[in-house]
Amino acid sequence: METAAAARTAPAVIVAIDGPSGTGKSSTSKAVAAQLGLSYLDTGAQYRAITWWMVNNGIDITDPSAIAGAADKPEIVSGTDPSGPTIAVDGTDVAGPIRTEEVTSKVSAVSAVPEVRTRITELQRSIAAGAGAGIVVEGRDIGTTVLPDADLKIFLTASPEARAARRSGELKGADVAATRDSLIKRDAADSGRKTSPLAKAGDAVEVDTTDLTLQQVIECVVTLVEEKRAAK
Ligand SMILES: Nc1ncnc2c1ncn2[C@@H]1O[C@H](COP(=O)(O)OP(=O)(O)OP(=O)(O)O)[C@@H](O)[C@H]1O
Ligand SMILES: Nc1ccn([C@@H]2O[C@H](COP(=O)(O)O)[C@@H](O)[C@H]2O)c(=O)n1
Repeated sequence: METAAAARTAPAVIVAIDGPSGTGKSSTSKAVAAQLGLSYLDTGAQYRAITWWMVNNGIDITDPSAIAGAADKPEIVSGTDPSGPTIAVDGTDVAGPIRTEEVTSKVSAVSAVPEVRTRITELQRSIAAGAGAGIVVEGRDIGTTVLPDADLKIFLTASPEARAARRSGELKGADVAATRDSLIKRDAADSGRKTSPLAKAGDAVEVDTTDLTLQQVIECVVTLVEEKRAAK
């Protein structure tokens, strides 16, 4: 763990971590940010939050024009402390409700709407610009679209089997085959949309986490960030 004084004197660094579902983006990003004294932004939580709002406000999720018309209505606020990230919509803490199966099954349809992406991308850029010591931002299009000038871009991958096993463990024994199918379906929707799809940036470092422990992935990314900082 870096000391607070060291974190204050190190140059600010912007790290983009992208990849498919369940590859370890959130766990890795939070730990790296905490270890290096950086802020942390979970952009998936923001798309989940706007989806939660649409569902709760009776917006027809199958109608992209209805989603587009409502895209600027909810106020979404993200807290970026890696030891306790927060997400609120119109002043309500939605950290729990955005993780339901209903939101998970609808988020790809909402996040594919260009007006939603424009709104959330602006929010992400303003949060990154305000992070004094630097920030780790994780999602699907951070290295390609949101922060194309990031100091370091990482693209995490893992086999569908490994990702499903990790998620099933997290969901207390959920069926691995069903979990695998739903991960693959969401990745296909996120990769196949027209606007800012899930994709590896040309200059991203790909890390296959299938046979790595979480601790090994964290160490690998910390080393890459430290190398970038040293070169600044
Ligand atoms: N290298 C690893 N080895 C074993 N388990 C891991 C590894 N990386 C992450 N995990 C576990 O896998 C699960 C999914 O990780 P995490 O939520 O960080 O993935 P994610 O890429 O952010 O997923 P999503 O995009 O769906 O939010 C968590 O339970 C996490 O602890
Ligand atoms: N940069 C991003 C991040 C996320 N999404 C969409 O949100 C969904 C949920 O993401 P999680 O990381 O919380 O699983 C994801 O499936 C995408 O539809 C996005 O589009 N861009």
